[in-house]
Amino acid sequence: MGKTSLDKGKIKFLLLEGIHPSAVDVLRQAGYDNVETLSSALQGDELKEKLADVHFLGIRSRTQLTADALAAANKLVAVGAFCIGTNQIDLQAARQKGVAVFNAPYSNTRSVAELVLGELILLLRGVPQKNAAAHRGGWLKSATHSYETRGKTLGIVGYGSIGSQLSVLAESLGMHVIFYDAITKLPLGNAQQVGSLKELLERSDVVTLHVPELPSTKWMIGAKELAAMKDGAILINASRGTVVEIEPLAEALRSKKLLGAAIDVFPVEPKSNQDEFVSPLRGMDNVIITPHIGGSTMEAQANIGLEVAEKLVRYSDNGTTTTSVNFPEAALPAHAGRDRILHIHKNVPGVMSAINQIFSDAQLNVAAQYLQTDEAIGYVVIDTEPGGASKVLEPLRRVPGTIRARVLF
Ligand SMILES: NC(=O)C1=CN([C@@H]2O[C@H](COP(=O)(O)OP(=O)(O)OC[C@H]3O[C@@H](n4cnc5c(N)ncnc54)[C@H](O)[C@@H]3O)[C@@H](O)[C@H]2O)C=CC1
Ligand SMILES: O=C(O)CCC(=O)C(=O)O
Repeated sequence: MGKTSLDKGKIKFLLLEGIHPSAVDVLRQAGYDNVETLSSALQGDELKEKLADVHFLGIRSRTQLTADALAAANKLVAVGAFCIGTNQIDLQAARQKGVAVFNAPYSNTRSVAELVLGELILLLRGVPQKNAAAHRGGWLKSATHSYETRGKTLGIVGYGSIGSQLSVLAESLGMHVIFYDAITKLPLGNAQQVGSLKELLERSDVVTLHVPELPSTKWMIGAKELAAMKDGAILINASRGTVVEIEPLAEALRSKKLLGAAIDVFPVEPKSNQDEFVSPLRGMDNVIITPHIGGSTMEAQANIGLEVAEKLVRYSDNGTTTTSVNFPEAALPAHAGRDRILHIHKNVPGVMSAINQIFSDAQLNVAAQYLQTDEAIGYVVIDTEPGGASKVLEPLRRVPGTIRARVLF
């Protein structure tokens, strides 16, 4: 009986952007030794060339996995986004190619919330400008525009994992928390949901943004929204660079409409630590600028490495897609003593009957079958007798509508 699955040693993993070594440890322990790691992101043709023989790809936020890049990745089985955001990946194109995408939705939540909390305390005290002046030999000892957090109103836009965790931390400082979200959310502690972004902007001393990059959040904060904020308020953005228009923000800071800002994410970010950071905010003492490090703590990165690598191993070892962000979710039992075949297809009528007919024609018993679908694709996993996969794999690949069929190791 011919062997139809790829040996683990031949399954190639490429991990970009300095993903934490905890990921490699997980992969090696699971028997995957063919792992290449790079400390930087790849772009354009360089990325496409590398992707040609890769089965599993790991990235963070810098690598743009466009439809064009995915078109060059003919062996790609799954992508691990070792972060929360997946806006850098064309999720639809990946799905249509049968490539499952996984992320780490919670591992750096606390890190972002803590950074924002620290920044709002420093900004309310005017520390960034006092610190900058002192480095130049100045001495700004003054209480003017210096405030405690206690009793101030924190406005959180996007009350998801990060926003709600920040809410709890801020209340412990005695802040009054209000939030705006696209959907109704359970308020934690004494926080209150408000009905509009405008109301939140008008009432908050500090506004902080924790929404994903979506068409509905693009340039959510521009000149009109900045004008609606309280005089002397503070803006913090550690979500995505497309949420805030930078030129109007710079103007609001220059005119002293805003007391200060902390910005971690930018519409255009340097591709590597060697590239120059260009922004109208450069040189403004009342702005804390950080290089997209909201989630960059040792704890978060180690946890993300484990979490995402484990998801990739589970998918590779037994086909489980639970928590995938673009794929039908299937939680599968072990398949010891059986051949397991994965068939990913367009969700059109007739595919399942064609698949079952192939097993019937080959006189192969189906030991177990699991099917999950979404509006675009179907994901069926079939267990059969040892050696059975080689009898049906090629006919399965010829079923009209098939995107990909393969046998697990
Ligand atoms: N700076 C950094 O290093 C990091 C940045 N992030 C960014 O933070 C974002 C938020 O992370 P989580 O809290 O984990 O996400 P989440 O998905 O748990 O929460 C997002 C919230 O935003 C709300 N939302 C979506 N569209 C909205 C709209 N148009 N108006 C108002 N609310 C809207 C959602 O309903 C949800 O409650 C991520 O998508 C990512 O882009 C995440 C981690 C690290
Ligand atoms: O650490 C990174 O590369 C990206 C962090 C981030 O923005 C995210 O998790 O969405």
